[in-house]
Amino acid sequence: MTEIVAGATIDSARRMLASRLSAAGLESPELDARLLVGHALQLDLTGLVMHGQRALSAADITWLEALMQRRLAGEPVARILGTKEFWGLELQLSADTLVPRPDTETVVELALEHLAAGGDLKRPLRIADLGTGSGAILLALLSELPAAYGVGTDISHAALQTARDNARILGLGDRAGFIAGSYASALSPPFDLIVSNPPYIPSREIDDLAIDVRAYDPLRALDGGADGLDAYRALIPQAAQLLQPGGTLVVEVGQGQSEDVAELMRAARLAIDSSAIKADLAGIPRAVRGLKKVR
Ligand SMILES: C[S@@+](CC[C@H](N)C(=O)[O-])C[C@H]1O[C@@H](n2cnc3c(N)ncnc32)[C@H](O)[C@@H]1O
Repeated sequence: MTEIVAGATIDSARRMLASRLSAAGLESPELDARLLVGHALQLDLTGLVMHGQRALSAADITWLEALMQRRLAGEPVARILGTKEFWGLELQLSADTLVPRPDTETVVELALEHLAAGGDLKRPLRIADLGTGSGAILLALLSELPAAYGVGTDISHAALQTARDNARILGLGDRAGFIAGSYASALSPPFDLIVSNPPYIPSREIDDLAIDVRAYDPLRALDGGADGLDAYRALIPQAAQLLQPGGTLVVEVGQGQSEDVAELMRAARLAIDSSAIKADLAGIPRAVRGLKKVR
């Protein structure tokens, strides 16, 4: 396989890396190559375009080849970079946080649609994010809701530290708190909005996941127990207690889980209305919303 040769320019190195990634069957070779070259040379997209004809130094080439070997071994680009963009926010990652997925933006959208319909976007809302990981969902919501306050929970202290760092770096630290505990067990009512993307992969399917998930995302962010629904059974009744009347719970679900999760919400006396289930960009039902009725 062609290695980057001495005298290669930024443009030619990008093309070479993309063709190697493509030959290895990776999904988005051009994007990956751009991100890896940009990371190695500390250049954003504009910088890469402006300096495309710059020759790489021997040190650049050694560094790029090392990053390339990690990618070819299955390590996700986000893990190599240590960051991932979510809802337009750049989030720091650690070994203890899931890499936030674009599908999870469906949860943010479904929550914001509900708040917008009620004219609540500017209200001083109280939000909780159960299993916050990098803080992705909570921080995305706080970035859209200027008067809201939020708390993220997780059982991983290391993930909570990353979420705290992200809140501070994004200038949202004054409106975000992070608490260790199992889902909502450490929280006190009332909340206007509770969100969660809990672990939902059935245990027996973990070994069959793609290597970039199985080997790099933390197991406790993935494993949802025998049928994948353990976390929902725990957190939905908790959330139903903590929401104030008129409040909303929005959760992410795995493929094929939306009806089961809607049923768990109904059992906790949360209402499922006609727009309660929202599909992701691939058309898969991805987020489910339950409303606490006003008595
Ligand atoms: C699928 S990840 C989601 C992370 C983040 N919310 C996101 O969407 O990128 C699930 C998160 O739940 C956390 N978790 C697992 N079990 C938990 C529990 N019993 N209580 C609170 N958090 C838990 C994991 O540590 C992980 O951070």
